[in-house]
Amino acid sequence: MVIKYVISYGGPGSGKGTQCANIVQHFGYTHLSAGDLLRAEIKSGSENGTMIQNMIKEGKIVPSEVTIKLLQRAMQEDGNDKFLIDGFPRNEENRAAFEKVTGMEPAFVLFFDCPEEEMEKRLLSRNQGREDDNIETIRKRFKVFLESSLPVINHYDAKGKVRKIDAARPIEEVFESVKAIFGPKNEKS
Ligand SMILES: Nc1ncnc2c1ncn2[C@@H]1O[C@H](COP(=O)(O)OP(=O)(O)OP(=O)(O)O)[C@@H](O)[C@H]1O
Ligand SMILES: Nc1ccn([C@H]2C[C@H](O)[C@@H](COP(=O)(O)O)O2)c(=O)n1
Ligand SMILES: [Mg+2]
Repeated sequence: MVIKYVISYGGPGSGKGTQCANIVQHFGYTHLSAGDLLRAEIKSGSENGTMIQNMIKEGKIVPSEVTIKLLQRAMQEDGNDKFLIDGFPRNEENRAAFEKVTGMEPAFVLFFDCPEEEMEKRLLSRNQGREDDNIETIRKRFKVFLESSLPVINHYDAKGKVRKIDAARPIEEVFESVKAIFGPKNEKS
């Protein structure tokens, strides 16, 4: 089976997860959020749980080998051939390690571009009980995004793979732009 994946990218609170839920409904992809997989690993009581929890609280990036194993396991267990990988790779090391281990590159990268003030407002009113949705950790996450995650976008941009979307608009308008990128022929019948 030939596996295809698309990356959903953007700063914390840019709306990646929200748009991924719509994409799953419309286009039949399996959504894999690296953050959700890491949070599930904490809850499962695994030996890495405490380390992951501490790193997330500090807004830091968990070592590649941990996140890649979780993504690979989720892909194998799912059996779909189309994946929407959300919030990964978070830095160049994540990216290089994933491509080396899997031998795969994304079909394209959706980049939800949103100003920090808007992302901060969204995160502070998200109310999902996330330990990292407090102003101190949010500021650290923004810094990590600028310093470590934007270079990943530059890498894929140089390969012509980035599809930039203005994510500061209402959810439905953002999704119209997403649909235009996937195209009508990829819609579920
Ligand atoms: N276009 C939008 N306009 C207003 N609010 C939005 C929009 N998109 C998402 N939201 C809201 O903003 C919050 C953050 O959205 P979401 O969880 O999708 O972001 P994310 O990019 O996945 O964030 P994180 O990186 O922290 O996981 C949620 O409460 C969501 O309902
Ligand atoms: N590739 C990744 C993805 C996420 N994390 C950690 C660090 C993030 O702040 C946290 C939450 O992720 P989100 O749900 O906001 O996408 O999870 C990581 O270390 N590596
Ligand atoms: Mg998310």
